[in-house]
Amino acid sequence: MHRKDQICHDDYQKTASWLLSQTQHRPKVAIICGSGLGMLADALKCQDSFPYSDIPGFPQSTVQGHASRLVFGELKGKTCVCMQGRFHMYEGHSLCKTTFPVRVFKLLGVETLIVTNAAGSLADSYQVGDIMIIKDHINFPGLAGLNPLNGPNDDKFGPRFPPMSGVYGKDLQKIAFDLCKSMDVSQFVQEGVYCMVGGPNFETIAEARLLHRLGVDAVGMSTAPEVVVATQCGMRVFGLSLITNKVVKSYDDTESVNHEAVLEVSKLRSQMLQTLVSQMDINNNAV
Ligand SMILES: O=P(O)(O)O[C@@H]1C[C@H](O)[C@@H](CO)O1
Ligand code: HPA
Repeated sequence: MHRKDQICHDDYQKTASWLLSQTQHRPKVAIICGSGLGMLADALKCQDSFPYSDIPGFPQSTVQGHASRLVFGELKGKTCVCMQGRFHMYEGHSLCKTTFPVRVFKLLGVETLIVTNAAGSLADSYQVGDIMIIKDHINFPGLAGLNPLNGPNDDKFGPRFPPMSGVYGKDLQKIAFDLCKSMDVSQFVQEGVYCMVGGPNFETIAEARLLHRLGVDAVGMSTAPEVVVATQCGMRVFGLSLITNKVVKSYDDTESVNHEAVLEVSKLRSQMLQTLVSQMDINNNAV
């Protein structure tokens, strides 16, 4: 018996089968574009693209800076599918809905998920415009019981209790670091812990201080649920945060953050991110 908001295997399969009937591309890599980072999809060659509103069963994105298109294409010899726009819990979607595409990607044959996001930095050494290679995450909603894996487990997608240690593959992180060196952009590249909060409000100063004490390097409102679902079904995961603002941690600081500023920084840095993602040799497994 399924709850009303529950999604069953057939629902994912229907969407996957529809997509497979509409495109010749058979992607092995999926990319989720964060706020203002949709132009990552522009690097794909031989594109087939579908507005989310045309895809049976697909949720709709309501956030400015998320174009709501699924783009298939070739990237450096790899077949990819790219989400120009993701779904956030704060939009009112259930977590099953926010992560719906990830399971559809699994059914399409995707093996590697690349997640990107815009995030605010807590780490003192980070600068606006830096790119953080995600080495781990803290899933605050997950710790509080808001988890996309809640409900009856579908064993076809993976185990009831999936381990989450080492989810961000070290091999892919090393490939990215080496690439940044060769692109001569290492000075903008950090490695750190991403924390998901529920949003949609930005953090209070007390919350920012708490996150800082916990060892969070960057905070955002997405990504962790997608990574949990991808990991459960056996995908390799690589994640990048673009630091769009410094989170205010001092009562003397008069600065404050807003979504427009986040999108502005995303625009400035999206080219570097696009080059990094498009040049990554995902198939190189050497550590
Ligand atoms: O989709 P992401 O995580 O990149 O979006 C971030 C978090 C909020 O949705 C928004 C705040 O500006 O950007
Ligand atoms: N906090 C939470 N989410 C964000 C931020 C932030 O400062 N910047 C971009 N997304």
